[in-house]
Amino acid sequence: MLSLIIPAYNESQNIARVLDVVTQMNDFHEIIVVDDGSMDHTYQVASSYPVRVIRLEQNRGKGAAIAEGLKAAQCPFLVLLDADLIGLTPEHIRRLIRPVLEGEAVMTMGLFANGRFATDLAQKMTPSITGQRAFRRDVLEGLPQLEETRFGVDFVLTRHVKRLNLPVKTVFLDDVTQQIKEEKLGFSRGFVARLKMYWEILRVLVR
Ligand SMILES: O=c1ccn([C@@H]2O[C@H](COP(=O)(O)OP(=O)(O)O)[C@@H](O)[C@H]2O)c(=O)[nH]1
Ligand SMILES: O=C(O)[C@@H](COP(=O)(O)O)O[C@H]1O[C@H](CO)[C@@H](O)[C@H](O)[C@H]1O
Repeated sequence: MLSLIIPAYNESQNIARVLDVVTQMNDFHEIIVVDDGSMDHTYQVASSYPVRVIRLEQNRGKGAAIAEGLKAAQCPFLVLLDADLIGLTPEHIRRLIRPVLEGEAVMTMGLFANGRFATDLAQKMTPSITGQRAFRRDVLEGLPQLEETRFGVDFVLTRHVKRLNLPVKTVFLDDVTQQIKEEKLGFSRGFVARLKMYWEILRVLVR
């Protein structure tokens, strides 16, 4: 019933934390990691787990990575997770999935709570752009192309379902956080990457 898709770009230091958790669960028919043209060892790390790894030769952005994962996924229910989560447990993922499988919502959005101040605050300010969600595949019908959306993809997914007026549920992911750009890249490069991300989100907002 459930395909899990994990987009990953230069996550060799992080992705094992997530794959250690999800590969211990029996909930997924398939786990698909889309290596979005990483320049580090993300492909090798992901390939050491019992998952399908799709390698994109060039970095095409989170939206294109998710679009490739969606093309490959076979199930009627889908789960998206970021590759750099910290503190994730099977129970968090099951809380995300349950309302969708039970028909209470067509999509759930996982929001960090009591994780770290910075990541909690970011999601309080912009709850539409979480990378953690579960949804029914059929709600994607009529969705505009995701390929060019880069970091705008999360907002595009949320906006699409909200426009359809279908039930969406927020699920709090207690004690979960993620590795932020400034930690991955150092302060200056991380901050520049952050500004670029905001620009990519703004671009889809005005469309
Ligand atoms: O060009 C990109 C940028 C990010 N990601 C992935 O998208 C997720 C969310 O990225 P995040 O917000 O954590 O930003 P990052 O810290 O990777 O810049 C993570 O699994 C990234 O590896 C991706 O597949 N392609
Ligand atoms: O919280 C945020 O400001 C951004 C940036 O994440 P980092 O601070 O670099 O981990 O992350 C959210 O938005 C991204 C863009 O839509 C999504 O890709 C992430 O999944 C989401 O957590």
